[in-house]
Amino acid sequence: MMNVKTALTIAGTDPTGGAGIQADLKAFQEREVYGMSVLTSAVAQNTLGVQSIHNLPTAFIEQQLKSVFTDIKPHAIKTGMIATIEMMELIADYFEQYRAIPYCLDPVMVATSGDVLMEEASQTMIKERLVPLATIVTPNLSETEILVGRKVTTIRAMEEAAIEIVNELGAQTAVVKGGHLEGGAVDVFYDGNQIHHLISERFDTPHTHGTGCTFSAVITAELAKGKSVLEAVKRGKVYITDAIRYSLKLGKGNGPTNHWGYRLKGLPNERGYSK
Ligand SMILES: Nc1ncnc2c1ncn2[C@@H]1O[C@H](COP(=O)(O)OP(=O)(O)O)[C@@H](O)[C@H]1O
Ligand SMILES: Cc1ncc(COP(=O)(O)OP(=O)(O)O)c(N)n1
Repeated sequence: MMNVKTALTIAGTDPTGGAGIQADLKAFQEREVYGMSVLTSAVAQNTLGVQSIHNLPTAFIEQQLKSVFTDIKPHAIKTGMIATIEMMELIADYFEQYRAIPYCLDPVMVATSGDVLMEEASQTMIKERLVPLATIVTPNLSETEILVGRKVTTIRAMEEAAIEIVNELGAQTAVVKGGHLEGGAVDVFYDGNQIHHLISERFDTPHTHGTGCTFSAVITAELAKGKSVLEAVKRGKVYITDAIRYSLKLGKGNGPTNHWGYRLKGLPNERGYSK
């Protein structure tokens, strides 16, 4: 009997391969999980930022979901860029039928470049419809601020926000990512019971395009394998740390993470991947 685990990402694209569906599929592959993808928006973007966005018709997104779910049912699902309220409603309605499948919600709202990836009205919808369905929500600091409606600039505030996302907004667990905070790279995880800090050194590199997508995709892959949410997040942190440690100086702007970085662990960085 085949024991291959499968994961589905529902997200937008990055033709330069650093973020969105492309990053998710690379991470699934590296974690030995069969990757599938449903496209929400075709995004013309690169390491310099977003040039243009083409949202797919909701009916076509629904058709893609049907193609997947009637054929290869995923063991875990991740959502990234969901640009409009209509898309969000469709996806929430769909997920309500599949509550047993672990679901990682990366509430992508604004790219690090500052480009808006979601309609403002969708921000309320994500809280009301998708967060309560999520096994884990993985916001960065600015997404966390939108979810909880206040500034989040300290570890203590990250803890309070993670607790609120679980206890009040209804997610099963949350990991608030501290990639944009000063000091070490500290993420705060809460599971309704305990707070855990995931801590790594901070790399002084501009090449961090796609870090959030990569981190949540690894979490999704590990959930597909049946790992606990905390174990999945710990593995995601190890993977993303090495993906940034050896990140790639590609393009004219902020280069992408290195998905084979974890395989170089402990080796001298003789190819000069990062910086
Ligand atoms: N310069 C860095 N050095 C080490 N880890 C980082 C760095 N920047 C981000 N991270 C880590 O990458 C992951 C993604 O975080 P973040 O950059 O906050 O997300 P996003 O890409 O969604 O803005 C987190 O685990 C965070 O701690
Ligand atoms: C299509 C698409 N989805 C998500 C993002 C955001 O990527 P993220 O990993 O949060 O990191 P940055 O690229 O913003 O640094 C994106 N750019 N495109």
